[in-house]
Amino acid sequence: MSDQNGWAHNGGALTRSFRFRDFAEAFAFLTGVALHAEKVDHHPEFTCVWNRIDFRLTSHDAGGVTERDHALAAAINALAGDRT
Ligand SMILES: C[C@H](O)[C@H](O)[C@H]1CNC2=NC(N)=NC(=O)C2=N1
Repeated sequence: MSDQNGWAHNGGALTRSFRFRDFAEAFAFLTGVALHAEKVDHHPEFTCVWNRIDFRLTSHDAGGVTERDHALAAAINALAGDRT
């Protein structure tokens, strides 16, 4: 079940998928996510299959979802703009 910001709670993690026009657009978006993750020292798990990226956010040191994951989810949403 998805909450208001599009992320679902799934087995100790927040999960969400995004689709892009093509791989280049997906990878450009991921680069922005990577730069943000480095800045805040909190990193997403993801898989990328051509134009689809599946994220899984969890705090490894805490063994579950923390405020850092909610903050990262919000930042990823902002970088994604109106993409779904
Ligand atoms: C030392 C450094 O703060 C840790 O390794 C950070 C880096 N990024 C991280 N990212 C995530 N998602 N979980 C962590 O526990 C984590 N730990």
